[in-house]
Amino acid sequence: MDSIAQLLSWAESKGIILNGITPKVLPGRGIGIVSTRRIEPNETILTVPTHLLRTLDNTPKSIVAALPDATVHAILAASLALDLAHPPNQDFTIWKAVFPTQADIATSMPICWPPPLQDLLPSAARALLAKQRVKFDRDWAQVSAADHLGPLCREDYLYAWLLVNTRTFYHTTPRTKKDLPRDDHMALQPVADLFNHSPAGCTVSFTPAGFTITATHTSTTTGPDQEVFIRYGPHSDDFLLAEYGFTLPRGLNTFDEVCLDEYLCPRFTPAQRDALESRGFWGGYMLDAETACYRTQVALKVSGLPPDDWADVLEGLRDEDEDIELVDRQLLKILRRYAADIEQVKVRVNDVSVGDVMRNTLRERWQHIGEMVDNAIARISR
Ligand SMILES: C[S@@+](CC[C@H](N)C(=O)[O-])C[C@H]1O[C@@H](n2cnc3c(N)ncnc32)[C@H](O)[C@@H]1O
Repeated sequence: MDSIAQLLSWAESKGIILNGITPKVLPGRGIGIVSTRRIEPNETILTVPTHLLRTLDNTPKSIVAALPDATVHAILAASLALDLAHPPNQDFTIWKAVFPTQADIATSMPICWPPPLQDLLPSAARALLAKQRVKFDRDWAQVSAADHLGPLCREDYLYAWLLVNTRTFYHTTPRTKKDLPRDDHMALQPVADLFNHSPAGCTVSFTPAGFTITATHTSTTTGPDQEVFIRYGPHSDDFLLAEYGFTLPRGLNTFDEVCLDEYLCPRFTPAQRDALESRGFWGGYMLDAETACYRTQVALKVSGLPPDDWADVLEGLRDEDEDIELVDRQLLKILRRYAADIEQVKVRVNDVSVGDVMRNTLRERWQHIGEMVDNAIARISR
């Protein structure tokens, strides 16, 4: 029996209910879930009972005790890494057989990429990666210093840590909801962890009995063998790349946006920066497929108007429509510089000596950013 067939027969024996769906190997996307028939809106297509979740509550006490100040992410990863090294039972062996390999994870996740390629990530992805690295380093420092945990090397721990990063679901119990910070509300679960992401995907919910995945109007299928997705969240492609190691094909990510901070922030005088910061308008200047966000428009007015006038913008004393042309002129300047830089970055990405998969992922991200910027330039210049 192959690993998917084994998982299915195990799932059935444990009370997991797959309704109109089955896992399948999908080229370029690992394993995903496809329909076995037409799926209608509001159908519950998967049920996973709570006793099959891996949570803080059912992590072996010895591991939790060895990591007293660690995050749930750190603890689940330690427990997973130890089990991967020495599978404790047949249930785990069946589940682990459908995980992406260590090599798959190392290729897809930017935290594992060589630094010259990481340096060429878009600024938003680079910022997320920097935070992720801080979290991982803190977790690894605790795990590697813990007594009585068993031998673990950094590479194996990173693999388990990234499996947790990419495969956990938001989950709480009355106790964890009360006692733990939001970032610690996580659980691993078999089968559900095989759903790939789409912004229009099915919804995920849980009760004390377990998790259910329900089709929405946008995640139905018209027949068998169509991929069925869940929605991980309202994420941009930079977020998906840094946190999950993939980006969506052109035009599919309705939540995609690009960050303009690198181009806008250096334009402000210290007085403007202070004023923007004190009113909560510093940084986070985003462009999506439709428009530049409100923060960007405020910032562009501040950078382009004389002092008395920009102060009025921040006080809310200036007519919103008065500076539309100025905003467009300023934005156009920034976007043209960005577009020229993107062409250069694409050349540099081509020149880094890495495997094709990593390079293509990053090249495609820059291609999509370039298209978003070019479309905005065309829209404004019309
Ligand atoms: C929860 S797992 C989903 C199952 C996964 N494909 C597997 O083989 O185990 C999340 C991972 O799946 C991949 N993934 C999810 N959605 C994707 C998509 N729309 N396109 C490509 N890869 C995707 C990414 O590697 C991500 O880190």
